[in-house]
Amino acid sequence: MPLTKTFSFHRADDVARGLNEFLERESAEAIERSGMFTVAFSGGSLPSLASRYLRDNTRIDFSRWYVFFADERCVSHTDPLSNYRLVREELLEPLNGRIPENQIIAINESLVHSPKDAAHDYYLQIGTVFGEHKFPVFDCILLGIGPDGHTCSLFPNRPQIEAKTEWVTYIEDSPKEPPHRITLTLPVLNHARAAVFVATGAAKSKTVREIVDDRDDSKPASHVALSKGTVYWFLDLAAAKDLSINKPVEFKL
Ligand SMILES: O=C1O[C@H](COP(=O)(O)O)[C@@H](O)[C@H](O)[C@H]1O
Repeated sequence: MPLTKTFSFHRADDVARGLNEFLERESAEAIERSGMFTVAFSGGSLPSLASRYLRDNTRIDFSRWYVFFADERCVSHTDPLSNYRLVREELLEPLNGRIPENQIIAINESLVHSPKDAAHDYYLQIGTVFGEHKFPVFDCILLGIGPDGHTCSLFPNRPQIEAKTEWVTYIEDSPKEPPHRITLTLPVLNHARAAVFVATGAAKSKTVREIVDDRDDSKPASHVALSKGTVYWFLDLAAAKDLSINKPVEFKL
């Protein structure tokens, strides 16, 4: 039975503090185990919230971090829609070089005109860090959810959620702007050691209930069920308010 832990926090700012503590622990354990911490960031609202306290955390050995993108929009690195741009502005620039540039694994800007080529290139880039395996095992994948239950760029009623062997796939008709994107696949998410959904605000409460309580399988996020690791939900009270079965517990490491 896949493991899920649902934590609730009073306000969004408390979610940010909790995430900082959680990532500090996960990073320390991973570095102890393997000498590195491999973490994939989603875009949207996540980079700003996740970075709020993280970027000032001096107890983390960021020199061992390898930063990936759970999904990316096929745009230039400076485009307002770029997930890389968000992570760069919110975390990497404030960290001022503590994560070596060659450990930041971003979409190849020269391939954004071809989502298929960009996805293949991103697969190759992941392989340079993880080596040849059936699937990479990320230490932690940070995830958001959209109102339609999408996570990464895995949208309802789109074939990308069926990917069985690919590490990275692409979409050319995303229902959310921009239409061209690349994304990690469900098997990659499900091989991670930890997947952390972060959702705040009442606008997400219905979707959170449909995924966490109802396991509504029309929602791609409902298919995140780790074979060996744990799925965490970091929610503020507003996002958790409609949960009844899987009541969130107070966050403790
Ligand atoms: O398009 C995307 O949306 C989801 C959710 O974004 P949010 O702003 O509602 O948190 C995000 O997780 C994903 O990375 C992004 O590309």
